[in-house]
Amino acid sequence: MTEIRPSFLMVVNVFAGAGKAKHIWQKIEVQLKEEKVDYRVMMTNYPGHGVQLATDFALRHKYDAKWVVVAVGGDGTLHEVLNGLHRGGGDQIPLGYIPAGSGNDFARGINLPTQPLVALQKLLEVQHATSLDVGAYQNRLDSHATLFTNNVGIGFDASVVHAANAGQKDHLRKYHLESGAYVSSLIKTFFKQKSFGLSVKTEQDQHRFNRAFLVTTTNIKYFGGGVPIMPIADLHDGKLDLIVVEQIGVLRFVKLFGEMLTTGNHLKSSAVHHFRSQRLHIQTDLPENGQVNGENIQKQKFDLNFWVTQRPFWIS
Ligand SMILES: Nc1ncnc2c1ncn2[C@@H]1O[C@H](COP(=O)(O)OP(=O)(O)OP(=O)(O)O)[C@@H](O)[C@H]1O
Repeated sequence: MTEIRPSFLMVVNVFAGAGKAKHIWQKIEVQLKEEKVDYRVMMTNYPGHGVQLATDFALRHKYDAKWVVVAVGGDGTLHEVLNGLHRGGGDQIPLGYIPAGSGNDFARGINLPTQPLVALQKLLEVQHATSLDVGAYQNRLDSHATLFTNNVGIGFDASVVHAANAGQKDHLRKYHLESGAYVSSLIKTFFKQKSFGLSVKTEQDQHRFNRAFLVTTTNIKYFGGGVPIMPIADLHDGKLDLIVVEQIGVLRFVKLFGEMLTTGNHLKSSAVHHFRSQRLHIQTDLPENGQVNGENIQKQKFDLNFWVTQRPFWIS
C-alpha cells in the first residue's frame, strides 16, 4: 500500500540557535527537494511573527486535512507556532518540529534527534499524528489562554532567561549550559533574585510558601537548555508538574543543581516541593519575572490558572 504524505508548511526562524538555523534550513530544503516533498516555507521576519504566520495559515487551512505545520527553530519558535495555530482555530492541525535552536528542550523531552537532518527523516517517516499533552495558562487579567509545550517559570529560572535575553539586539546570543557565560549569569542572578510569597492550589489541596525562589510548571522533563528538572514528566498523563524550590544558601543550591543534572535526587530535598495535577492555580504576592519556553513574560504579579489539553503532533 502506498502511503500518502501530507503537505508541510515549514515556519522557519533563521535566527534561532544564534543564527545556525539558517544553515540548517538550507540543508533541510535541499533534502525536501531531493525527496520531492510537497512543502511551503514561511520565514519569521521579527519576534512574534511565527504567531501571526501560523494564525493566518490556520484560519485558511484548518479544515484541510492534508497539512502539517512544522516549526524549524528553537523552543521559542515552536511556542509561537503552537499559539498561532491555536489562535487561528487550528488545534487539530498536526504540529511537527525540527530543532534548530540553542536549548531544544522539547526535542530532548520527546527524544527527537537533535541533529536536524535526522529529525527531518523521522518527520518524513511519520504516518499518523500522535496526541500529546500541552499545558495552558491564563493570568487573571489575560483575555486569552496561552499554550506551552515545555514550561512556565516564575522567579529564579525566569530571571536567568530575562538576563540571557537582556541587551540582545538581534536575539543571536544565547547562553548554553556548558558555557562560562551561562554559569556566571546563573551565579549573578542567584544573588540578585529575592524570595517571594507564593500560594499554590492543586486539585487536592492548598499550600503557602513564604520564601519561594524558583517556581516552574512543566510539561516535559527539561528546562533551561537541557536541565532535567522533572525526570519523571510524562507527556501522556494529562497532568502538569509543578516544582517549587524555596530559597536556600548558595552551597546548598549548587549541590541541588548538581543533583538535578546527574541523579535527580533534588526531588528528595526538603527545599523542593513537587505537585502533579491536571489543574493548578498559583499566585505571587509581588511582581516577579516570568518565562515561557525560554521567552520572557513581562514582570508582573502572577495569578495564574493552569490546565492540560491535548493536541496532535507529527512525531514518531
Ligand atoms: N526574524 C527575526 N529576527 C529576530 N528575532 C526573531 C526573528 N524571528 C523570530 N525571532 C525570535 O527569535 C527568538 C529565539 O528563537 P528560538 O527560541 O526559536 O531560538 P533559540 O532561542 O536559539 O532556541 P531555544 O529556545 O531552544 O534555546 C524568539 O524570541 C523569536 O521570537
